[in-house]
Formats: sequence, C-alpha cells, structure tokens
Amino acid sequence: MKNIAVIGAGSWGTALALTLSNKGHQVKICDVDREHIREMREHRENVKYLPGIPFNDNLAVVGSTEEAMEGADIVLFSAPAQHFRDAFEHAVPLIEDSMVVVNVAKGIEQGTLMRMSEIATLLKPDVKYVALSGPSHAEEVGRFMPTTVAVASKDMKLAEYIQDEFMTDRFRVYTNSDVCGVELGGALKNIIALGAGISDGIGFGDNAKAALMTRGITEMKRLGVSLGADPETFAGLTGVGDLIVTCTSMHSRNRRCGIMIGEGVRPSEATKKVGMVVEGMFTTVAAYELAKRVGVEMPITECIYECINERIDAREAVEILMGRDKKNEMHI
Ligand SMILES: NC(=O)c1ccc[n+]([C@@H]2O[C@H](COP(=O)([O-])OP(=O)(O)OC[C@H]3O[C@@H](n4cnc5c(N)ncnc54)[C@H](O)[C@@H]3O)[C@@H](O)[C@H]2O)c1
Ligand SMILES: O=P(O)(O)OC[C@H](O)CO
Repeated sequence: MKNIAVIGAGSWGTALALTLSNKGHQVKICDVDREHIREMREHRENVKYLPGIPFNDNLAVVGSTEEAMEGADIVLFSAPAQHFRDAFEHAVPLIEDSMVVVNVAKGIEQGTLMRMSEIATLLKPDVKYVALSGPSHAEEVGRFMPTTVAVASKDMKLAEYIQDEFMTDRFRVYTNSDVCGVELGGALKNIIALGAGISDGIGFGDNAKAALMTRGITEMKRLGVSLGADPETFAGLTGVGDLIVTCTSMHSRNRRCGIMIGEGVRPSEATKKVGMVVEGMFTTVAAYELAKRVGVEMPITECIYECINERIDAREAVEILMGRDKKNEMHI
C-alpha cells in the first residue's frame, strides 16, 4: 500500500481520496481553504463539495501541502486548472525523486495557453508526470459506482504503476501514451458541454445536442491534431467518452452552467450559482486564443466564446452555427 497526498479537496480530489483510501492506501488530503479543512476535520466528510459520504480512518485531513506530502509515494493534484501552477509551484521543493505526480485538473491555462503537463515540466523538468482523465463525475466515483478513466504518461512504466495503484473493481484504469490528446480531450469537452447545456436551456432537443457533440468532437480533434495529439485519442474515454458524460449528465457543472445561460441567466451569475469550478468558462477563452494562434477553425468554440462574453446571446449563436456555409462532413 502507498502513501498518497491529495492537493485540493474539491469534489474530485475527495472522490479520488475516498477511492484510494477504500483500496487500502494511506491518504492525506489538504486544501488552501482553511475553513473547508476545519469543516472536513470536524465532520469527517466533505460537507461543502461531496456531502453524505463518510471518510475512512486511513483518509487524513491535514492542514498543509507540506504535511500531506511528507513521506508520499504519489502526489495527486486536484485543484482547478487555473490554480494548478500555484499548487504545483508550492509543491516543487517538496517533490522527491521517488515521487510520482498525478494531475487530474482538466483545462488550459489562460494567458500562457499551456496544458498542465507543460506547466509541470517547465517548473520541474524531471517531474514523473501522469495525467488522469475520462468520464468520471465525482458524485458517482465517491459512491463507488462503476467508472473508467485513462492515465497518460510519456513513460509507460509510470502510467502502468498508477494504473496498478488506482484500479479497483469499481474504478477501471486504462493507460495511454498520448499526454497531449488526453489533456486536450478533458479540457475541450467542457466547452462543448457548456454548449449542450445552453441548447437544453433554450429548450432545444436531442437532435441539437447530438449535433453539438458530434461536430464538437470534430473541432476538438482538429485543434488536438494541430498540436500533436493522436486523432484516435479523441475516439476514446478521454475524448468522446468524457464528452458524452459531460454533455448529458445533470452532475455536470459545465452543462448546468450552460442550461442557466440558455435560460437567460448572465454567464457570470450562472457560474457563481454552480458553486464549484466551471472549467469550460476558462478553457473556452484559452482554446479560442489557441485556435487563433495555430490557425484552426473552431466554430462552436467561437460561438460559445462570444456567448459567455455577452457579445451575442444564445439564440444568435444558434443562428450563426446553423447559417454557416455548406460543408462536406468528412472534411476535417
Ligand atoms: N468534479 C468532478 O466530477 C471532476 C471529475 C473529473 C475532473 N475534474 C476536474 O478536477 C478539477 C477540480 O474540480 P473539482 O470539481 O474538484 O473543483 P471544486 O470546485 O469542487 O474544488 C476545487 C478545490 O480546489 C481547491 N484549491 C484551489 N486552489 C488550490 C491550491 N492552490 N492548492 C490546493 N487546493 C486548491 C479549492 O479550495 C477547492 O476546495 C477540475 O479541473 C475539474 O475539471 C472534476
Ligand atoms: O462536472 P463537470 O462538467 O466539471 O465535469 C466533470 C468531469 O470532467 C466529467 O468527467
């Protein structure tokens, strides 16, 4: 059994901490929010983000990254993508050669337009890095419902090590060597999930959502391939798999935010009402800029970008998308 530090006690960090402690690992979880830590210690559950699931005795709530990482074999980062740099930078002096870093945040950093593995490698060039992604809502993982994810690393031995340490009879872990594709799939699907939510919020039906998802994966793949990802990755768990769960589930923070926007709530207000991170709101801006930088066409992303910046409303976005020039479906 391993010692595992979890940095970030949101819904996802907590669900993974529960899974890993249930498997028998010694898990320590921490967070920057001191009041949240105090509350979790007192109640022995995550009252704020994942209520109703008691912590095992081998899941300790600790007050700092230093305490969490002391003696760790694996350090799992579960802060939102825009906070990954801060969380990782703080941990860098504490990362020992033997420690393996797993990142589960799904996003692209605003401003730098970097993926999480790029940030980690910049700050610690010899980092042993694994990305974990896939269709996995915390609300189900925390209740030990069957779930599949993929772990990606340039070093297959590291991915296999994490596969062995994380896999349970309810949490099935696949390996993948395409870090770029796995990270981009997890980040970009949140944009399309916002769109699917907007469509539902307006009152459109399943046809519209199927169109958004199918044309969405096409533009996700288009950007991914231009950045060096394997197109096949977008057909897997971290591409279409995660797209399906996020665009269709009421657990999805991105979809719920989109539904409110489609119903006419202002984007900033909708984001606040979700009460947890809505990664798509940040990733849309980063992906929009990244697509412009590399000269890739992403019409759905562009419309959602205009929509969340309140330059157009949701119905205008639909008119723009439906009124585009005719195309051959197979032209990527
Ligand atoms: N919630 C899910 O079902 C789910 C599933 C898969 C992936 N993810 C991804 O995991 C990431 C986290 O999502 P979440 O839903 O758990 O978010 P959340 O909003 O529930 O919680 C985020 C937590 O991170 C903490 N945090 C912020 N900055 C930190 C830092 N520098 N150091 C330590 N902790 C910090 C916050 O205080 C908060 O407790 C996102 O990128 C999300 O896309 C979420
Ligand atoms: O709830 P969401 O929309 O943040 O999505 C969470 C996960 O990424 C689903 O796999």
